[in-house]
Amino acid sequence: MIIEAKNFSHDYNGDLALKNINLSIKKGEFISIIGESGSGKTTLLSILSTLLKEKSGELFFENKKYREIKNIDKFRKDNIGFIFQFHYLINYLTNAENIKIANEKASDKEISELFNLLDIRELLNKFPNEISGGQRQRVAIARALINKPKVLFADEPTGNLDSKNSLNVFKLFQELSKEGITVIVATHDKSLAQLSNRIIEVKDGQIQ
Ligand SMILES: Nc1ncnc2c1ncn2[C@@H]1O[C@H](COP(=O)(O)OP(=O)(O)OP(=O)(O)O)[C@@H](O)[C@H]1O
Repeated sequence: MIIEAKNFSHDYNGDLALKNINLSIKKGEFISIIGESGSGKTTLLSILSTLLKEKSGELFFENKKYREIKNIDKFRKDNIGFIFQFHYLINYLTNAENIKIANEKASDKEISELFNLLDIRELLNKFPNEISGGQRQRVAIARALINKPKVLFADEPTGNLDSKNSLNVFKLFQELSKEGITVIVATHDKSLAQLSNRIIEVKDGQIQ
């Protein structure tokens, strides 16, 4: 297992947001987390990805307790990629430069190979505000992949995209998981979720 969660819960100022979550995630799995607004998807993703600390219970990343990770920034940089609904690209840097700031050691060759893989090679030297929303999200995915993460977390990555681009992003996730990257996506879209290996439904802070 790459991630194991044992009976963890989380509250915000006493209001329970997640209750007794047990979860085992295999390396290379592509998982969709679905549920209504406010059900706890973002909280679940944030805790699994170490952005938020659980209030009780225990989580393990490759059998190591989250609580025992000493340098959390290094841990994230070495293991985890993030994609959000908004791309957070910097408009006054080219797309290639946006990737460089995520990994200053990345060579031009590595960056162009990654853009080839994502089928956006013609976008390398363009600026984020010169390309479409779907293309921007692909550049954001490139930025998340440049550090070769073991797990890619995406929170509503297709929330701003039309159906064609949304489908393309999910197909890309399928390809990444086939290459051994674990992909965990929160989405409102039940039909896109069908493209993953496993759907986890969250309701009122509990896994159904
Ligand atoms: N920072 C916060 N402070 C207080 N309460 C919060 C905070 N973040 C989330 N909550 C509450 O925790 C619960 C779960 O929220 P969460 O954002 O995880 O749900 P979600 O399923 O991702 O919702 P959405 O689909 O609308 O993004 C909700 O009741 C929400 O109001």
